[in-house]
This record gives sequence, structure tokens and C-alpha cells, in this order.
Amino acid sequence: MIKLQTINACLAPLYSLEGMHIITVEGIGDRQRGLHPVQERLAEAHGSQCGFCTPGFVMSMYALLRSSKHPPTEEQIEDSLAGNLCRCTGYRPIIDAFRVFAKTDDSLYTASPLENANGQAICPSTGKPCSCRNETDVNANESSTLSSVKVYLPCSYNEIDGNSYSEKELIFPPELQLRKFMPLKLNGFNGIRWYRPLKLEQLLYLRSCYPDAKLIIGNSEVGVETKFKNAQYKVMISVTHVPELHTLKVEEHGLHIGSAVRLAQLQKFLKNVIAERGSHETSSCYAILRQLKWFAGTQIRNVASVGGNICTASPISDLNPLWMATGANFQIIDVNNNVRTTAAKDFFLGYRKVDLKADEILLSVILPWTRPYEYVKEFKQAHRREDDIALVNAGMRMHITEAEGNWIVSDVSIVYGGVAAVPLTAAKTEKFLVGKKLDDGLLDETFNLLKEDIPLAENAPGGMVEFRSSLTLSFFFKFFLYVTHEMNNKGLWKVGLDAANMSAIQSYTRPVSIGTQGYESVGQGTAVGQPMVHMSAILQRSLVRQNMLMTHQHPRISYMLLWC
Ligand SMILES: NC(=O)c1ccc[n+]([C@@H]2O[C@H](COP(=O)([O-])OP(=O)(O)OC[C@H]3O[C@@H](n4cnc5c(N)ncnc54)[C@H](O)[C@@H]3O)[C@@H](O)[C@H]2O)c1
Ligand SMILES: O=c1[nH]c(=O)c2nc[nH]c2[nH]1
Repeated sequence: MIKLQTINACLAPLYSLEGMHIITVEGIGDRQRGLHPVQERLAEAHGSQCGFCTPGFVMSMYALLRSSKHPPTEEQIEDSLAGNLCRCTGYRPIIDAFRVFAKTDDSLYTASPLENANGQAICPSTGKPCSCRNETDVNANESSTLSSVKVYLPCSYNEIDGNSYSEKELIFPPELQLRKFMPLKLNGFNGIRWYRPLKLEQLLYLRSCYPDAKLIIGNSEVGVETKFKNAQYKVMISVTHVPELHTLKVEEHGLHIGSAVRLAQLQKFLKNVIAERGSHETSSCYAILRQLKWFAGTQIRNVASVGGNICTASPISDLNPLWMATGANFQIIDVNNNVRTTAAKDFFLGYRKVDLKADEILLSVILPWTRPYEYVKEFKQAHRREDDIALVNAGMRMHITEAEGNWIVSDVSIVYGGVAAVPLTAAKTEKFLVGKKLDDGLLDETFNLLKEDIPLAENAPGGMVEFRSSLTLSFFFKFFLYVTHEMNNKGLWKVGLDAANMSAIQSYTRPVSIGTQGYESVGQGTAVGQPMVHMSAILQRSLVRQNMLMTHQHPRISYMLLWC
């Protein structure tokens, strides 16, 4: 199977691309050979200004189209563009440009405006009364006024006028397809050595020879360390091709997740598991899947690995509090092939310090199934929802069981990230809650204990202490509402919940972005005042401006790399 995906070139060492097919933005089309329809659309729809981010947007869209069997939905298009930041044009024309590739019902744009009982127009985006549609209509009727609002009829990829685009789509080169992967030993500048073992046995041997060597998977952390923090590693061992670290298995007691599994792969796997298993078993899977949605952008999730995130032991890791709260275990292997298991909650020892000796590596994560009436929830608050690191995050789990006719808390785990050098367990709070029937009478005492468990000193790194402290309480309050609501729904509890608070437990969903721009155009001559495609847009669509790659990898783990 050939896999095609976007990655960031700035975080992809050349050594790591051996055996892959790299497609760059120039590769898919340029002025001489003709532009690719994706490139063409972006210029036509005024989707580029300075052009710095343009190749990234083009390649993200291209990768999505090439890896989708069916036309993507608008949501998929927006998701695939996350991780590309534009500071000039704004996202409206970019998204509008690509909307034509979507399988969508265009009613939001074409249907007559929605109205409320008073005949007031309703904004299709917010669902609230607004005047934007009226303005659009006015603009449309005035001959002296041009509006950028166009009705985009859905059309398939092939219906786009590719103009002079004459090339067939790039294929995975047959010579790479026939080629067998070999273990690699590459020598670079300044005595750098790059190893790529193909078996666990070879990896353990290399580890025994070079206990100080840096293990690398996605390089999304190590790449930042070497580029921006002056870290230097002489010997690097890439573990991307060691099959034993890529396990993804459903087992009797839970999931077995290899440490080299990429986060995008994990997302896909969890979705399948959730679809196939009972919901009571997959509460942890759901929580991890929901957290992954807000973990960086597509290009990072395509490379960043489960083990890379765990072993980086970042205080703001989005997943580590969840591994701890869900009761996950980590399997660790040493150079003599001895495997030991440790609980995730005991693994993080200090600031970026984990329970791994020089002769050990992380092999896999064992994530247990949840039991009936066991609930897991993830939390993350950042400055902005997408592509940002957490101010505070958390993982919480609660198991409710029946004892002498009462449904009480039999087991609870509350873990916060972003509040200390390591994820912190609210131990006193957990102890207090066990054996209790959860109701709002417990909340005051619980909040007081949480403040003791998760103290944030006035000068705590990260600042915003009062806000972050209040987040620790509000996350628990949301969790209380969530568990209570679930138990009420099952008819096992009858705890009165204030309706005004219930929005706190609704999952956040955002409709696809739509926007309109109305402006007056006072034509002067043939060009001034007209919304014309600027000349440099054509160059920007196909120039190397931003580092982004798309890789094609072949068998076992093959990619297609897009590079712009
Ligand atoms: N650059 C970004 O925009 C961005 C965004 C989100 C996340 N991240 C980072 O991505 C990381 C995810 O992983 P990655 O695959 O890119 O990491 P990586 O390849 O950069 O490795 C990260 C660290 O984990 C160690 N490591 C990896 N696998 C190991 C194993 N099996 N046993 C022992 N040590 C191991 C490495 O030696 C290294 O110290 C997260 O930690 C996070 O910090 C980066
Ligand atoms: O767990 C993480 N989540 C993130 O969003 C992130 N960004 C950088 N490093 C990160 N780690």
C-alpha cells in the first residue's frame, strides 16, 4: 500500500526521506508546464497575498485530493488546511478557492436566506439574526458595486478547468516500488551518523553500542531542539522502520499501541475501534481521539509519534495526562531484550525526565478498555483552539459502581498538565471522592482539595496564575456535569442539574467557515478598482516559499511527500 501525506520539510531531515517519493509544489505544476487545478483555483479566488504560505495550502489540498477516494467534504478540507497559517489574505478566499473540490450541498450559499419568525435574516454561520445576507443582496443588485460573493457550484476535481495542465498526476516511481528497504548507516557533516535499523534486534544492538544516541521518529521535537535550541546529536537512530514499534492491536484487555505509531495513524485506528466496540469499553479511546483533534496540525500529526510525545515528557503534553488518567501502562525494553511494564502515572519523574535508563527504550503503550459506568474525559484550554499548546489540560476518569443499593464513586483519576514540571495527580481529591455518591453537595469541598492538590504559585512559570487555577476547577466541574448527566440519562441517578450549565458538556463543534466580503468598486480605467488576479499569484502558487513536504512511502510504511 502506498501512503501519501503532507509533512513539514523544515522538520524532515534528508536522511529520513530515503526510499520515499517527494512531491514539491513545483512538481505538481508551474508556469511552463501549466498549473495544477489546485494552484489555479487559489490564484483565481484571490487566495494569495504575500505568497509565503501559499505553497503549503496548495500542497495540503493536493494531498487531500490525491489521498481521498471520494471528493472530500468541506469539513475535511478545513481540517487538512489546519497547520497552515496565513497572515495576509485571510482564510476566507483560501477556503472559498478550495470549496469547489468539496462534495457538499451548496444550499448555504445558494438557498434563499434563512429567516426567523419575524422575517429577520438568520446568519447561516452563527444561526443568529444578522444583516449580512441583505447586504449581499443589495450589492448584487447594484451595477456599480461588485461583491466577491459568488455561488460556488460543487464540481468534481476533473471538472476544474486545468487550463494548460497537461501532465498526468505524479505516480509513485516503479523503481522505488521494486526496491527493498535496507538498514541505513549514513555519515553526515561534522561527524553526524544516522542509522536506520529494520528490526528490533538491530535497534537494540545499536542502542547497546551508542547509549547516548538520539532516537528519532517524527523529529518534530528533536528537529526543534537542533534548529532552535542549539542541541547537537552526533549519533541518531531512526526507528521509523522497526515493525515491532508499529504494532496496533486490539487485545482482550485493551489496545496495544507501538511507540513509533504516528498520531494520525492512531486517530484512524481509534475511530475504527470505537466504531467496532461497545461504547462502554471505548470511553478512553474517545477521550484520546477528541484530544488528538486539537493536537497540532495535520503535517505534525502525520509524523509525530506516540512514543515521541511520551518521551519528550513536555509539561504541556496533551496526551500524557490522559495516559495517566486512563490507567495505561508502558512497556519498556532493554538492550538485552528484557521487557518491563510500568504504569504511565509512575513514568514522569521530573522536568523532561522519564523512567528510562540509557539502555532502555519505550516499546509500547497498553491502553485498557473502560468498564460499564466508567467515564473518561479530556480537557484542554489554550489561547486559541487550533494549533496551540495548552495553558492547562487534563485527563479524568471515574468509575461508578453499585454498593448496597447506592451508585458510588469506586475509582477516580484526575490528572492535570500545564501546571507543573510533570503532569500532576490530584491525589487528595481522588481519595476524598472514592466511596461517595457524586452530587453538587460535594463540589465545595472538592474544589478546596483541588486547590491544595494543584497549587500554582504566584510566580509559576507560564503566568496567568489565577486564570489557570480557575481552569483546574472548571475542568472538574465539567467532568462532574458530564458523569452526572450520563448516570441521569441511564436512569441510575436523579441528580438535578442546572440547565444553564449544560452547555458545558456539549462537545465543541464548529460549522464549516463561511464568509462574505462586500465592497464598493469604483472602476477607473480597465484595472483600478477591479478584483483582478494579481500577477505574482501565479508565481506564489508554485514557488518554494514554505517548507512543506508530501511523501509517498512504499510497502510497509511508504509515504508520498509533498514539498513546497
Ligand atoms: N513542532 C511542532 O509543531 C510540534 C507540535 C506538536 C507536537 N510536537 C512534538 O512532537 C513530539 C512527538 O514525537 P516525534 O515522533 O516527532 O518525536 P521525536 O522524533 O522528535 O522524538 C522526541 C523524543 O522522544 C524520544 N523517543 C522517541 N521514541 C522513543 C522511544 N521509543 N523510546 C525512547 N525515547 C524515544 C526521542 O529520542 C526524543 O528525545 C511531541 O513530543 C511534541 O513535543 C511538535
Ligand atoms: O502534546 C502536545 N500538544 C501540542 O499541541 C504541542 N505542540 C507542541 N508540542 C506539543 N505537545
